[in-house]
Amino acid sequence: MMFADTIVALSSGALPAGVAVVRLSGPAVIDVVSKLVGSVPPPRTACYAALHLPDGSVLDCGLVLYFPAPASFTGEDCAEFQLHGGRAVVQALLKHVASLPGCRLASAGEFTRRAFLNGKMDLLAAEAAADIISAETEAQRRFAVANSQGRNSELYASWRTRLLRARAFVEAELDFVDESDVPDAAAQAVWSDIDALVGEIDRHIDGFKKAEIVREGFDVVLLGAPNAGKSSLLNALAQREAAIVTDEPGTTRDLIEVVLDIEGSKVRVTDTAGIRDATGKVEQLGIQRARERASRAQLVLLLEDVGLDSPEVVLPKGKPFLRIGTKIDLCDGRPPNGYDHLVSCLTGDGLTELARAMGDAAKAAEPVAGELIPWRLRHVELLAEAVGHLRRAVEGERLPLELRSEEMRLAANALGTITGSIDVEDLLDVIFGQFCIGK
Ligand SMILES: Nc1nc2c(c(=O)[nH]1)N(C=O)[C@@H](CNc1ccc(C(=O)N[C@@H](CCC(=O)O)C(=O)O)cc1)CN2
Ligand SMILES: Nc1nc2c(ncn2[C@@H]2O[C@H](COP(=O)(O)OP(=O)(O)OP(=O)(O)O)[C@@H](O)[C@H]2O)c(=O)[nH]1
Repeated sequence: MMFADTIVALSSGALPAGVAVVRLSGPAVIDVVSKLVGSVPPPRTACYAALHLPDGSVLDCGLVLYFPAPASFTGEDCAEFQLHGGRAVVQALLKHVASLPGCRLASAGEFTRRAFLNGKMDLLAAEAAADIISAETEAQRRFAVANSQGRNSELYASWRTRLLRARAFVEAELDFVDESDVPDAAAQAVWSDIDALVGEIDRHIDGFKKAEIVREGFDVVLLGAPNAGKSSLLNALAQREAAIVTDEPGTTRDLIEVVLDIEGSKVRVTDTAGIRDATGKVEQLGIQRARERASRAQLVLLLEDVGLDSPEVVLPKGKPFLRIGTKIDLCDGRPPNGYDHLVSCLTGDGLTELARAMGDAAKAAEPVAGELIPWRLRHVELLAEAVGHLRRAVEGERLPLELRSEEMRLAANALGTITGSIDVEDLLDVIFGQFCIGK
């Protein structure tokens, strides 16, 4: 696809900076570069040059690269200027280029959008690139880079091909029903394969939880009696005064959340109101919130002051938890039994080990290297849509074959929409590729 406009933008980060990268893409690139530099550098080679403005003055000196179409990021002619990262330098270049005929400032994501429209990458790759840029933890970076390698695209394409083949059988049965070219057994094999595919897609969808953990963080909730030391632990883990600490039981009423990076994993820790039979209305509401929040947690830390006989806090059934004995500095003599971890926020004892355990739990909940899971809600929604259509196709034994075939087509379209490759031409290709025309 050829775009008329040549687009220009600062592609590197906030200014001032050591170096700024200004990127251009579009048909006027050769023109713009030759005017500014006096010549066009050999393809894909960094050349040091002065950039001249039309009045003959030098804008700045820097590196210039030229990437001729189609072997460029966007598939169009592209160029890069790597200049001194000054605000006025970049401003002057952008202003000048945008004023040239056929040139304008790029809108958000426009280079990648062109790359997609020119077939340089599919939608999943474009989304993965955005995720690489927004990755803040090691786990997010690894996940985003893995997602940019195209293995999910291959998986969805393979499912789609399987579906289109199956549909070709069904269509053949429709067309040649009297000639009985397609034996019943073959048709039955189609339905059982689709049934198996539904199972595979469903299992794949289940993996989405892991993507959410990488993206949103592993969810840890601190629960315990008032004064157990929850807010103190939150602050110690966050290394800042995120929550108010007092010796008055019932200090924390609302949920207080901090986001940590523990050994490369994003971990969300929530402090809650101390659980007791409270009389005050605000505290009661806080306790209700605490219980509700804990029921959604991936891990609960159950805090107990080791010096006190605290009332038992009941957890939702099956909820993973660690028993944490707090204020271990107040305990003289033998350390108490029955705890997974003993900590003191006063001395810092046990905090590193506890943080490590939280990081390990987070890691265990993340996808392992090479595991294919859907990683955005958009993908899950389309996968679920595909499953919905396929269920109707498989279970609709009493439906006319045309409708069952149509459900299969819609399912294949939903899969194709994930990668952005849907194209009706494919179906024709598959059908005619498998059956001779004129038969
Ligand atoms: N200076 C610079 N660094 C960058 C980028 C960029 O645009 N400029 N990128 C921007 O996101 C990323 C790298 N992505 C890129 C992807 C494709 C091509 C490219 O030229 N592709 C051609 C040739 C491929 C080849 O030689 O193997 C092609 O696909 O035909 C360049 C960068 C990160 N680093
Ligand atoms: N000696 C000692 N005191 C601690 C420790 N951790 C917390 N405390 C004290 O225990 C009291 C209660 O601590 P908080 O962190 O507010 O307890 P909480 O569980 O958040 O309390 P609520 O908000 O009432 O639910 C405060 O006076 C803290 O200073 C500790 O490790 N050692």
